[in-house]
Amino acid sequence: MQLKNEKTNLLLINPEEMNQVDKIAMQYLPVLTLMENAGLAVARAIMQFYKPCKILVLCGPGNNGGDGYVVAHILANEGWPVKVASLKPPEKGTDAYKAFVQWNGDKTDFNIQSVRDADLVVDAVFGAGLSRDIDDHISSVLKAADHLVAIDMPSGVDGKTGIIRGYAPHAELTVTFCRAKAGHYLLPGREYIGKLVIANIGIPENILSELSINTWLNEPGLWELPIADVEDYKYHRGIVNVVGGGTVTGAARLSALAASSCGAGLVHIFAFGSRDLYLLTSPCFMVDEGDFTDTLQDKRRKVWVCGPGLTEDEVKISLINLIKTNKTIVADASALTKENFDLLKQCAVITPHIGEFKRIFGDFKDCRIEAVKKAASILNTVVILKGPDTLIASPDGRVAVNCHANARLATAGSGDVLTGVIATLLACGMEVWEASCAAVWIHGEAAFLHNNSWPNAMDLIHNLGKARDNGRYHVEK
Ligand SMILES: NC(=O)C1=CN([C@@H]2O[C@H](COP(=O)(O)OP(=O)(O)OC[C@H]3O[C@@H](n4cnc5c(N)ncnc54)[C@H](OP(=O)(O)O)[C@@H]3O)[C@@H](O)[C@H]2O)[C@@H](O)CC1
Ligand SMILES: Nc1ncnc2c1ncn2[C@@H]1O[C@H](COP(=O)(O)OP(=O)(O)O)[C@@H](O)[C@H]1O
Ligand SMILES: [K+]
Repeated sequence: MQLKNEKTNLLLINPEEMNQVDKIAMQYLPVLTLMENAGLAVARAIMQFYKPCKILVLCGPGNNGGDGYVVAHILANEGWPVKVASLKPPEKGTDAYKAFVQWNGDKTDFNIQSVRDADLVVDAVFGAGLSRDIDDHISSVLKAADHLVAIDMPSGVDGKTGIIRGYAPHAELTVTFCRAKAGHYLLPGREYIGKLVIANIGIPENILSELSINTWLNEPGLWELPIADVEDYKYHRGIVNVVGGGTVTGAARLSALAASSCGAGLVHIFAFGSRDLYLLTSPCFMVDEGDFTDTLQDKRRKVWVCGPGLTEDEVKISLINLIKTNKTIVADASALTKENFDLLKQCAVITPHIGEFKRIFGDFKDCRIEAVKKAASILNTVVILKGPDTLIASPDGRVAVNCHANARLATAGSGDVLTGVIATLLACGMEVWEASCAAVWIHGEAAFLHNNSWPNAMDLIHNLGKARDNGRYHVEK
């Protein structure tokens, strides 16, 4: 299958997949050519962003080091003062070795003093082949750099998980190849990357569509938002229903207000109590009370938010009945317990933060992408693991990493707002994973629209309409 270009640009590759890509690419191009292209891309980026200065290239024993020798060669040919420090020479017969023997310029020791003598350090120690924590000697040398450009990854950042293996330097610029890796965007790795340049080094694009790579950066292009159509009517735009708790009402009201502000055709709240409060919240809301099961008979009222502000009992009653009537459920907050595990299997989307995730699935080691993928597959439900780098996983294996968010979202009720956006996009007919991804992006965009202030959840809601439109115009621009 040939993917649309705008979408394949959002692919994130992990180091194992990159290995597969390399192996197939070798059928088209020798590794040494790829390495030369990689080194050229790094040298070009350095020449673009820095003035000529004293360069030290720190080279490791693998192909990342191989790229480093190429960079040294090119910059020296351009007249820059360049020294190379090898941690360990590459093994004879390897492509990195071929690059190593071509370097006949200045060599120096792999130590702190060499770093201090340089203006700019090129980190070509480890990239995709990082296999364990880096030791004290290597970390002390990297730590001495004031200005550092990383090849592929700052050494020590795990390309698959974004976890720091022992130590990693903070790069000002990272040049990676073919596509970004998940570790460039996952925290804490993202904090170490600096400016990210993704260079084309001649790997044929068809290789990417042949491999079933299924991790994506969450940006417009991954999904398409429905527009306000000439012939729209409220039922076409979609009905969002929120289960409203009888005592704690704020969370459900935020969810409903969010739906109303980002384009739902109609918003209903089923109130287990406090009906007047719900009615007073917005004249746009339809508020029902009475027999919940009767309310559920209306087939047009398909999409329901269940969890925000509900007591345990309210969750039980509503979730069971929503499932019985085959509703599309967005489950959050108090619905997210281990006890409800089997009920969650019948939901379309669940939106745990890390605490709720662990409450349902138990603790996990290292790779959050793997953990959230597994959770989605076990539940057969889209799982949105919320946080500063929210992950959105589909049971079919697709995962999106969202970086389009900032700490202005860290305000009470912000998660409730997200549920309303997801429900709105589901109600207008978007596919579940795409609706979830788009909603997470729109939620983040609402925060960016408040970049000079400190929004509370209501402020975020006011920006949702514009945020939703920005999710389209981004692509159309
Ligand atoms: N993808 C592409 O298209 C292209 C990719 N290219 C480049 O190739 C890079 C990947 O190269 P790579 O596979 O040789 O791995 P690399 O990162 O050099 O490290 C492996 C070596 O380091 C060692 N080692 C690991 N961790 C260690 C530690 N903590 N402490 C000490 N040692 C450690 C490890 O030892 P071992 O684990 O085997 O004991 C092995 O010797 C990639 O990042 C990109 O820059 C381009 O050249 C061409 C096109
Ligand atoms: N530092 C942060 N950077 C980006 N997004 C954040 C940050 N902190 C929280 N968020 C987002 O804000 C929302 C908080 O939701 P949640 O934890 O359920 O809070 P609440 O229950 O108060 O609504 C999530 O969507 C989360 O991804
Ligand atoms: K590196």
